[in-house]
Amino acid sequence: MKPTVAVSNLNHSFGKGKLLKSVLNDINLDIYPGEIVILTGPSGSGKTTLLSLIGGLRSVQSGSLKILGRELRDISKKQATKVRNQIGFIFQHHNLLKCLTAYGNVRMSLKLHPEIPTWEYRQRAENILRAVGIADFVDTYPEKLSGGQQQRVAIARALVAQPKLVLADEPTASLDSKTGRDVVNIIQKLAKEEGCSVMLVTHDNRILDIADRIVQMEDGCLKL
Ligand SMILES: Nc1ncnc2c1ncn2[C@@H]1O[C@H](COP(=O)(O)OP(=O)(O)OP(=O)(O)O)[C@@H](O)[C@H]1O
Repeated sequence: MKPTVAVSNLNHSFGKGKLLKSVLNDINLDIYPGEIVILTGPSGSGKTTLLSLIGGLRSVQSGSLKILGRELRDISKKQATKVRNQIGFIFQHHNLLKCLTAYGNVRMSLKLHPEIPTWEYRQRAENILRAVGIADFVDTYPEKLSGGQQQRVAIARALVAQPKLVLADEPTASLDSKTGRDVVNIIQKLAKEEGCSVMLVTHDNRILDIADRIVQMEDGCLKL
């Protein structure tokens, strides 16, 4: 089986000259289809930097990083956008568009996929919003939803196009423990059903049990 994410000898630094700061040192990590990997570690250890590199949100400086078989190093901006469109992103702050309903927000993701016919949009959106437990709020605007419901819309948006990779950065940080648990259970269930790989960054020890593998980061290095 080919890994969804293949990271080898990856290094990353910020700044230049005397201000150069090395943030990731010789990272090696493979994530396979259907696998849920949780990345933990102290604040500032480099977790978000690694996640954003894997998501094609930053340029690879040195080493190799392959997503779905595609090397991201030296990739063009256009190609990087194509790779990003195949990834489902879930952030701590859901980043929903206030001017769009739950359906409108989910539809934004579908629009990135020309292979999905527009006549399927509504049905797909309704199905995924039902799967995350908010079938009754399809036409509701975010401001009328609770924090947990908004995060469910964000999860629906990330998963509606059935991505092979989901990247989640602190998805439960702004939620109470019951809602946080519900949210990760949904991510886990849908990941297993769709066979997609999930990489989740968290400080939340209460959700570590959903992981197939827990990876620790410290001072820019993965602890084995
Ligand atoms: N754009 C940037 N420019 C300069 N330094 C940065 C930048 N982004 C992150 N850093 C630095 O890189 C290091 C790693 O940051 P990163 O956000 O990846 O850590 P983290 O493990 O995700 O932390 P947290 O758990 O607090 O989110 C930190 O020292 C941070 O200050």
